[in-house]
Amino acid sequence: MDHVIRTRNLTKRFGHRTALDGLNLDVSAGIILGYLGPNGAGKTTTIRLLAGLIRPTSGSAVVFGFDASDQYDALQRRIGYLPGDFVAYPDLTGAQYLSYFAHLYGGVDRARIDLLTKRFDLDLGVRIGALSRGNRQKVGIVQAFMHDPDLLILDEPTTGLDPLMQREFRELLRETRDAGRTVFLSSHVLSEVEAVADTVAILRAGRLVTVQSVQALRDKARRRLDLTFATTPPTDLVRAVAGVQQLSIDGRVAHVVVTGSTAELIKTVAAYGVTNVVSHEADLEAAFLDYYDGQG
Ligand SMILES: Nc1ncnc2c1ncn2[C@@H]1O[C@H](COP(=O)(O)OP(=O)(O)OP(=O)(O)O)[C@@H](O)[C@H]1O
Repeated sequence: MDHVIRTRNLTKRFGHRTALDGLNLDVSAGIILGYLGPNGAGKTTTIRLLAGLIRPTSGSAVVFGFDASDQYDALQRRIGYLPGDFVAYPDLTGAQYLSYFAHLYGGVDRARIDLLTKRFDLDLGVRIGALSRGNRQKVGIVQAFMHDPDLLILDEPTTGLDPLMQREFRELLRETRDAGRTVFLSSHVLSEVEAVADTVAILRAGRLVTVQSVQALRDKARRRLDLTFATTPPTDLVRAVAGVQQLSIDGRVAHVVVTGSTAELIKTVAAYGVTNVVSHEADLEAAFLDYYDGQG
């Protein structure tokens, strides 16, 4: 499989502080990877290493076969980068700022800039310093996407965007992925990436905790089922089913917490006169927080 990003023992220390500790991560082409972790986990450090802005203390980050820290020129046009703290030159208008970058990229399709600015309802005639935070962020988004790069590296991209614009942005990410591009997207909130990401990588205290498809995370998540029986619920039988974590009885209703598939439970109880089944959404957030807390 083609890997757009491949890091090996990628490590970054700032003085005595280890911001990133031996990261081994492969990202294949054509996916949206959600890079998740609490504050200070090392997400921005990883992103800056991938974008070639800082050098690793040890280990390597290879992007499209090029070393990210040494072969920046070969990568510049193929990467769209949006920093977490996007600050542009305040005295330039959006148009001036973007044309400066378009020049650096060696030319950009003007129509694509127009399309993006229209889509995000952005006025490029205004001085960047006079724009609201969300509108400034939009300038950063246009800058990252305008040269149609093969890889987008986005650090908390929806910061400051209102819900409508967040939705528009997610749509843009999906289209980008569907066009075969790769997206590396950092966030500290699962719900933000869950809707778009194919895979999530979870980082904690500089270390990679897990890489999983969103589907696998969902499959492993806890689910609550309320089973109504025609007579007294067969508690021992329910308890014995694989994946059943909790059981409480309320008259003829059994409240069950299951991890993974609920198929076996349903099959088991079907023969015992179940009259109603209510399934609650998988608690993805809880599964995710387990990884955050170090219990996953
Ligand atoms: N330039 C720097 N000098 C010293 N320490 C740094 C520097 N950059 C990052 N760190 C430290 O490295 C650790 C990881 O920081 P990083 O910004 O990568 O985390 P993060 O996951 O992006 O966090 P957040 O969600 O808060 O943005 C933190 O402890 C941070 O204080």
